[in-house]
Amino acid sequence: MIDKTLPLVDLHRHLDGNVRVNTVWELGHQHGIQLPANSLSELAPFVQVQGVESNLVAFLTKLDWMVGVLADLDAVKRVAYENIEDAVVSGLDYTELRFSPYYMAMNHKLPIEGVVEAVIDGVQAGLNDFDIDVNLIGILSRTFGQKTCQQELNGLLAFKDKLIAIDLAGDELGFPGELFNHHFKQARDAGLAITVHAGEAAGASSMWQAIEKLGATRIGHGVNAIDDPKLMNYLVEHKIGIESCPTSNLHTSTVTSYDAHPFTTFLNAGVLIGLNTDDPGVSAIDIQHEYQIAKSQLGLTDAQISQVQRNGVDMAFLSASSRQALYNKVRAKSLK
Ligand SMILES: O=c1[nH]cnc2c1ncn2[C@@H]1O[C@H](CO)[C@@H](O)[C@H]1O
Ligand SMILES: [Zn+2]
Repeated sequence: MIDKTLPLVDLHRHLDGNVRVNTVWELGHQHGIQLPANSLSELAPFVQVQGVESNLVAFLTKLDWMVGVLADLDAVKRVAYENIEDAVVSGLDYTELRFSPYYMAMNHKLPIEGVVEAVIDGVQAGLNDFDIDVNLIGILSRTFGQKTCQQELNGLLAFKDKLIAIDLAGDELGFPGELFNHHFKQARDAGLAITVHAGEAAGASSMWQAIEKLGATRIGHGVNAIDDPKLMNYLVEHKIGIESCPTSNLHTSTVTSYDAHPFTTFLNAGVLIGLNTDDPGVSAIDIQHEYQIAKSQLGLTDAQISQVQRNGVDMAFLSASSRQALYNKVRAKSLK
């Protein structure tokens, strides 16, 4: 069903939302951190969604243990390395991994810049061992407010040459985008692309804000654009990429069922929409699962699946030449 002649990409994938249960367990024991469970199977429900959560903020607590065991920079490096391995195992040709260095640093008071560097090092170690193309996106975790996000941004900008974009994630309802206009001006001035989580917990107006004030050229989730025909037209006209993550949307109760997900409405309207995992570790899914869901639950045809794969490549934060190289590499591999 997945078109092997086209690249398989995942552009919306939180590195710190993809820590293996086993790794939480091992790091917890290694560092003498009191875990909430006495076995791996008892630990799983603390880091993975069981059924669905009542809202976004409830869902986000599942990531807390994943970062709660990051007791030193080696632990950060390990998690980054394992993310590369997981991406390869799930069959990805290209992925953009995003991470929030403050969120990863805060429990054990690690230096923010040190966390950014450790993520970069862990990813590089993974790239030395595995064949995949990866870029990194730095996240500002809005949930911790303006001042902390400025510190987080400073840590990220110290390594701006190793990043392709800045994102805003966390509690969209409690911390609206307008609190962060100044942060995103700095990110744009540093030459970074912008993607923003919007239209997930809040409505279409949050997406307008992200596009017009924060400078987003891609939107994470964007589900609630469906209520605003003018915005839908704008997305099509300006080729704003929608990083859709259907299972995450179900798990955060952004949609009540796969049936209720507007994915095909976006696709049929001509929106540049792609398929992504969001927090594979929390949702206990991989990209293959999302494509299966797209076919069996969202009702995409094989031609639409191919279109979605192309959309992903076309909205990736890649130069024209790297984009073409990715298409060529996968095509050549498929013909072997
Ligand atoms: O689906 C999501 N919506 C909004 N924010 C998210 C989602 N998943 C994770 N994070 C947020 O991203 C940062 C870690 O990378 C954290 O701020 C986490 O709460
Ligand atoms: Zn996300």
